[in-house]
Amino acid sequence: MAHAEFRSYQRDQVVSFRKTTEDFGGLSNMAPGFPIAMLGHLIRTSEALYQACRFPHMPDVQRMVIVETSPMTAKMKSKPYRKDTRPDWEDVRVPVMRWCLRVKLAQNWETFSALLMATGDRPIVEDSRKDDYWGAKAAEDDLLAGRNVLGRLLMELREIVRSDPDRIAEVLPLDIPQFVLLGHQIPTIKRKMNVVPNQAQVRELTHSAAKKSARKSKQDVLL
Ligand SMILES: Nc1c(N[C@@H]2O[C@H](COP(=O)(O)O)[C@@H](O)[C@H]2O)[nH]c(=O)[nH]c1=O
Repeated sequence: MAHAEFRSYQRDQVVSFRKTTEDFGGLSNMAPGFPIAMLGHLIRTSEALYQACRFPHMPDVQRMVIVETSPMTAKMKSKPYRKDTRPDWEDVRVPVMRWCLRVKLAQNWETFSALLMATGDRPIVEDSRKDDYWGAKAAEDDLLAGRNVLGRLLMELREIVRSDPDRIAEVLPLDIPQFVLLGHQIPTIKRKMNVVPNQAQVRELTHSAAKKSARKSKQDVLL
């Protein structure tokens, strides 16, 4: 999969997604509405979980990534630290992404499995402006061209949901060195129905949303 071949997809024959607000936008790692609970922390998106996995040796950077409300902002804020990404990232990023998607599914079973099933048998493709590794880019003749590694992982997961859903009853941690979040070994994640945040997490979420909206209204005034 790490060396998935480059291929072209006929746009009208696939399930593609770009914006999280589209019908199949929930397939994007950026999509809200699929929260993940891990080691007592609420992580808002699979993107935040994935980006945090770059920095097992830098808990402060991991914290910054997982507390940020917007996954895009989290990714941008972590950009200056990218050079410090774990050195074996190229070797582990596909298994890490596969694991993140399984965790997203295990903790949002009803909604995410239903979304995967709703794609039927069509190829799943992330329609990306600039990334033809995880997704595919627009090409001539209404084609999407790329390695589409994220789409392939989603199709792999769809097949598991269809034929062997009990494989997602538990998601084991990856057997790689330093598979760590905020200084703690990542545990086995058990399937549960959609994550309901606990009281402390609700307070934390409400607090950071309120701070953000206060900041925004200040900015609005300044503008
Ligand atoms: N959709 C989308 C992106 N694509 C997503 O970025 C993730 C991998 O990021 P990287 O660590 O840079 O390889 C993966 O979840 C892929 O689907 N990246 C973006 O900067 N903007 C975007 O709108």
